[in-house]
Amino acid sequence: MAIGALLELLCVLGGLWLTWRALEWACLNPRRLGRALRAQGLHGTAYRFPSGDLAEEARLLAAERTKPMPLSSHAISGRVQPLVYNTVKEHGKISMVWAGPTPRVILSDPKLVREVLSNKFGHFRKAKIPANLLKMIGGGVSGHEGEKWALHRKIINPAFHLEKLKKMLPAFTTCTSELIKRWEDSMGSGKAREIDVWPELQDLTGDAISRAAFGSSLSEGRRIFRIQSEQVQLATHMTNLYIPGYTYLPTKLNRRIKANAREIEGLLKGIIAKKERAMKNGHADDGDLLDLLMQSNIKESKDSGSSKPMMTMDDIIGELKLFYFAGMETTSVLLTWTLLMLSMHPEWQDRAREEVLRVFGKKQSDLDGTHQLKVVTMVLYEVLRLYPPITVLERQTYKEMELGGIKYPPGVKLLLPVVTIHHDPDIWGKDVDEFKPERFAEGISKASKEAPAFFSFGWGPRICIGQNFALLEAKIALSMILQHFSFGLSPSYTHAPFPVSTLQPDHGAQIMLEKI
Ligand code: HEM
Repeated sequence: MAIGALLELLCVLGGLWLTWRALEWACLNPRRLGRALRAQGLHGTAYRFPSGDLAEEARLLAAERTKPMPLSSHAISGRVQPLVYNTVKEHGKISMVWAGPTPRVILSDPKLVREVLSNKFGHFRKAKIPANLLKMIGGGVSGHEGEKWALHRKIINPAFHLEKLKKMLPAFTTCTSELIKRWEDSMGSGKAREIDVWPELQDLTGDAISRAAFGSSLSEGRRIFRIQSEQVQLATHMTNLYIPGYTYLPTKLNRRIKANAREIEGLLKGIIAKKERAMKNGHADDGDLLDLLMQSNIKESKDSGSSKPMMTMDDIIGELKLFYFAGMETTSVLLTWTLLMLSMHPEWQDRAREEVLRVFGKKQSDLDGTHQLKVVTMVLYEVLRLYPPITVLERQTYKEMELGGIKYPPGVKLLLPVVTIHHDPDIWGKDVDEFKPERFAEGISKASKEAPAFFSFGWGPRICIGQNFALLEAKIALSMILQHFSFGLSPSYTHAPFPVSTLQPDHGAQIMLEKI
């Protein structure tokens, strides 16, 4: 009986899936789209039913994942973006692959990437994140388009201004002090110890964003972000199942996701209500991101003559969830790759430490001092170039438009492969795969031949809102670590960069730390 019901359910799901594919195919008509692009000289793979190149992409990635990589090699684009890498090699920098019935055009020419991301005439949109996923991880400003996006971005921007970030500095220094104390305690009386720094740095950036976002409501903030982190894992698990309509089934996974979402919303509503009461009673604080967001929201409403706040409670909740999702993992992998690179290149570790000690001595870092950190900044940019946390950006045409001499019909996905561009010798020179922070000595725009070609934080109006936040946090954490420890690669470290949601070290980041 139970098996019969299960088979019936599988048949229904199979039927739904086939209907969905047929509808998608009929609306997009992949052969027509492919013909239109090929007729204009664009080449690439042919459309394969039903998944396009997605299965091939997964197969290539899985094969690359098992290959050992030399410790000193930074030539990662073939490993991290194998489908793009092979297609560009065979068909050129502007070529075509498929996601199901949708053509994906690879643009690995920085000039075209800047043109797309600048989106001067509003021809491009971000790829749509499924609504259920948005609800879980919080789409916030990154999930909106047009006027709604512009309004949200205007309200959020002030919270990330440099002078506001000054107030968040104690969040960064406190969290890093706690991390350093933990590492020192774990060493006991010994001088050196192996530590997998990646989970440690995830805790650091998770805690830093909790403190910076919620300040006085830290304990609830930590609880929220802990659940949010579980949501991200559950969401990844759910998307990997590839079952249409899965979210509506009363499975254990779905029940857990819904219970988590309810708990987060309850906690957030409580904090927001408390802040609103404090603001009404004239006790407004402007120390944390949530305060700044709420004040900016009220100011925007006053300026536009509206009696109601421009962003609703749900909007604010969405933004806060997004800050965690967008800011925690990216900054932790940046710091992780930086410690690994400085372990592989001790001469740069020495130069960075000399600079930190010259600027701060053994004292705690401050905002003015971080502006003087030239070597540290060059190191961070070079790490972001070689190991960009976000390896690819995507846009979609939604009306016919011309780009680089080719007319794109609506519904074409554009792949902007950050890793491949960052490892292109035509753009960066023959030494492209070497760790050479000195290429950033005169800033980002002078680092490449074709300027600028650095897209780790995106480009144009939708450039990362949190880049100052992330760089400040990374500078403070790195300075304090350099003040207290010297470090090198542990023999148990395996060099295996792998793209999950961000570019991660597949087997951890084991380094030998030594107290100074
Ligand atoms: C090293 C750290 C980080 C990296 C590499 C990074 C990278 C990026 C990139 C590439 C984009 C553009 C995506 C696109 O155009 O499709 C982006 C957008 C965004 N980032 Fe970051 N990010 C980092 C840290 C942060 C932090 C700390 C926050 C917030 C606390 C944050 C919040 C956002 C938001 C809200 C957007 C969406 C902006 C919009 O759509 O207007 N990011 N980030």
